[in-house]
Amino acid sequence: MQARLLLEDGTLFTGTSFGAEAQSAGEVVFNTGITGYQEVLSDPSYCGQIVTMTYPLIGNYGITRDDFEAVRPFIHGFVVRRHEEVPSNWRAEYSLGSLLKEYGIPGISEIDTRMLTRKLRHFGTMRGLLTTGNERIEELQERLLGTTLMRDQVARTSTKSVFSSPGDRERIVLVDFGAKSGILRELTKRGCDVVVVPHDTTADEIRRLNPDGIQLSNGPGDPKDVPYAVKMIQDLLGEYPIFGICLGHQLFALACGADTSKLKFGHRGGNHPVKELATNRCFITSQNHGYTVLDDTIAGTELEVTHINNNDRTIEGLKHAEFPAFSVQYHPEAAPGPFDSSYLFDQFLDMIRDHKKNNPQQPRQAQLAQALRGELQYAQK
Ligand SMILES: NC(=O)CC[C@H](N)C(=O)O
Repeated sequence: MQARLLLEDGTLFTGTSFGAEAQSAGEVVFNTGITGYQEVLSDPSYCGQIVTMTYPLIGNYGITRDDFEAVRPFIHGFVVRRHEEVPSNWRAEYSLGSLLKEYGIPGISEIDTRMLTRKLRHFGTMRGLLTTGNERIEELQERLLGTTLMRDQVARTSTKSVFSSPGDRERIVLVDFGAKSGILRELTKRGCDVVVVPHDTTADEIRRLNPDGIQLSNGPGDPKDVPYAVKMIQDLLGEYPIFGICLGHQLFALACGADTSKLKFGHRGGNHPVKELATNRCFITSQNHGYTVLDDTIAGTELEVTHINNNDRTIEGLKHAEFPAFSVQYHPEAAPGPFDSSYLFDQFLDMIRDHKKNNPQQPRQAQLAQALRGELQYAQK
């Protein structure tokens, strides 16, 4: 079956359908990873986007649900040069095409993904419409012009209710803005008692959970679409150690008075070089973001830049000058790697231990903990 991808600049790609029979619109972005297509298509930060992989052979190791970054994919379309329908991998449960069909996501193969990527690099990311139907081109153009980019992706991808992943070490409240499961995995691996809360949880609700530290997750869309989260961070800054990842990093920056804006075509892939300014050391990082914290808005805030991108010099890491809080634009929980930056989770836990040592439990916190225990007993009766 034929599939077509129409871009905002009028370019029309005609290829072969390998996903669902559907029509879908979204921002077209490219990812340069050679492996990791399952993690890409299940990363909630791609919610509402049509993703093209620059590596030409995709689908060859199939789909293994254990590798997913979320319970379901949120992407709006998948674009590849060549899709391999018959996977060769003992872990594969089914093919990439079957997964897309299951979730109603269209896929297009057999198009020149190099040309598509060069266009996106040159003109910046664009809206696109992917269809397997045989609509007239004028109809597709009309439809594409009428589509607006989503603004509510965080609400769509975040957990709707609180859940916990028990552990016997530090209690971390993980604020889920569309979190990749890799973050939860890294925290539980270290024995943390993780409480995952929805994106719109207030500072007071978080205090009632009596956390030792707060992890701000990655997530889709523009950080300015979630102003309530900025307010929550401002309320908790200095009270608890905070570690922000990707969208969490951007929200932390906004909370401290810096600004963000959209990049021309973003950073998406598994090999972005990032320099740690304190050591002059380079880390290879996994990335997926379209927005960035603006360098010239850091002066006058209490933020310090800790990392920069070696390709385009944009900000990749921040820390607060006074309070125990830091963030990175990239993914220390990267899967399938690189694992260069997983030490950041250990750094967060060290920060929590130091904070606890220097701030023996506040009376209010102790009271809240008692209240919480009281509530739990009440619930058990
Ligand atoms: N992976 C993320 O958290 C992405 C952050 C934000 N949605 C961006 O595109 O910049």
